[in-house]
Amino acid sequence: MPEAKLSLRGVEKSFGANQVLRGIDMEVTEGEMICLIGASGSGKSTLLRCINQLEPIDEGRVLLDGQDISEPGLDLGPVRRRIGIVFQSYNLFPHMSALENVTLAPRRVLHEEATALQARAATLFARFGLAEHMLKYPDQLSGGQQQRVAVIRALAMRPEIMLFDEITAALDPELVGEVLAVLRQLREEGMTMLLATHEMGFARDLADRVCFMDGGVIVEEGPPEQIFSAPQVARTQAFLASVLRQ
Ligand SMILES: Nc1ncnc2c1ncn2[C@@H]1O[C@H](COP(=O)(O)OP(=O)(O)OP(=O)(O)O)[C@@H](O)[C@H]1O
Repeated sequence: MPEAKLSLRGVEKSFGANQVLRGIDMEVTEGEMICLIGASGSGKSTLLRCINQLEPIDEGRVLLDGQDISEPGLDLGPVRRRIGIVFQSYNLFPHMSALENVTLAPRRVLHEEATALQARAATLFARFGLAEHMLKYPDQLSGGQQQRVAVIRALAMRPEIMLFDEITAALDPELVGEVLAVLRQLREEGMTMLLATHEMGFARDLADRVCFMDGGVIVEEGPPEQIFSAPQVARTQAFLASVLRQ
């Protein structure tokens, strides 16, 4: 078995009296795409935020290439560069072009030389079908295009792992496909990814593994064909039925 890229060991997290994560164990291998599914409030977003240390955990450990990145007092800058995250709301700076949004952090944080950085960013825009929109401002772009720029902005930091938190949830249905296509492309390129998603078709078709969360624990975990089809997985089936009814 190859050593896990990312390991979660007994991760617990509470907000006040509300215990949101109740002992999460997970191993993520390099190049794997894992979909987290579960009802609203089951803890998917919190889990992603605990992985890249946007939230400190209360108990357990998060290991990246075997290093404990949840250790109190650790410099989190390098950790957050290695683990990118994209949220439902794209949060692009409105007064900057798409290109400027993408190059801001690498310029400031990685101190990359301007010409080389622009060229690298242009390659990213081209790779994800946005070459002709690079100089536009966010309000000149559709929601799907803005979300793809947000993904490119995260990729520009050269992360080793990408976390996606319901990144299609705010989009009009006709724009969801173009964002999912970006995820599909990243998977083909071998990016290690964890996605919280309600896109069941996408999870079924593309995930290497699906983790079904309920009440702050992973109650079912396995390849999508097992999670989505086994009639004996009653909790998952009940959840899927409720999602499909919505
Ligand atoms: N910063 C916070 N402060 C207090 N409570 C929080 C905070 N973030 C999350 N919670 C609580 O943690 C619980 C789990 O929320 P979380 O967003 O992780 O669930 P989720 O499964 O991602 O749901 P959704 O699908 O709606 O995004 C909820 O009860 C929520 O109110």
